[in-house]
Amino acid sequence: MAAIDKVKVVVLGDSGVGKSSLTHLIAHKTPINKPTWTLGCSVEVKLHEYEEGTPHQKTYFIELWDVGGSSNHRNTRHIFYLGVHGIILVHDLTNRKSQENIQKWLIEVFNKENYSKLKKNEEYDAEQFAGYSQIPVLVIGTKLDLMGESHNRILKRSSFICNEYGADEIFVDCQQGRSLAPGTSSAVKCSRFFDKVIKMRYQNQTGEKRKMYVNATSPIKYFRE
Ligand SMILES: Nc1nc2c(ncn2[C@@H]2O[C@H](COP(=O)(O)OP(=O)(O)OP(=O)(O)O)[C@@H](O)[C@H]2O)c(=O)[nH]1
Ligand SMILES: [Mg+2]
Repeated sequence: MAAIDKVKVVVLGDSGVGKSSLTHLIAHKTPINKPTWTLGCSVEVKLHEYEEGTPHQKTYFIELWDVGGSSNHRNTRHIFYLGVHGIILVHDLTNRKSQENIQKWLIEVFNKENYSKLKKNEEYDAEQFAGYSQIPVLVIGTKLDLMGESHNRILKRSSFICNEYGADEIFVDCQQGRSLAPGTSSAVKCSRFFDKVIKMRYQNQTGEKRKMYVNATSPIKYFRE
């Protein structure tokens, strides 16, 4: 039997935003009961059907590297960023700071070798990270259930990274299995993201390089209805 090819996706965001809850939901399609604070990193694996329903359909393993978000581990977690093929940036919809911080997570993973040397207000040009600029990014806002009446207003909200980097964004309640049920727009976007990660890794290694500017302090842009 042929071995199944795999890709590595890191799941990043501030501590408590719901990365472990989300990772469990993606991998097992059911909510986790009581997640505990992640120390270091925990890895879940899921099978993904690449381009399902087309003649190119093929099964791949997706490794989801759920990295603990505590700032205490900032100087040691760069080892988890080696050989990354895709990035999921997670923020908590009830915590605006966590959304602003997803830029810092992206800079950290792109600049894994010398993150500790980065200056606070420095502007970064993705051409410095030419190889990394081809890594697909998906942004996920969690705790949709806690949004209350502002729920409708966030539907058109889009983070800075999405606008600048062309990343897709979805909003989920990680405590509900139906949040990522097959056929929902969130599940479709997730599946498209995994397809893109696989495509970049195995089929499109000479693709066009995109330019990206990320400023660690630039404001998040909001689009409201
Ligand atoms: N209501 C609600 N609670 C959530 C949701 N997602 C996560 N939580 C809760 O938020 C808390 C933190 O979730 P975790 O998944 O452990 O967060 P984490 O990002 O993995 O945190 P670290 O491991 O410390 O980096 C837990 O009590 C979860 O049950 C959600 O969509 N809705
Ligand atoms: Mg965790």
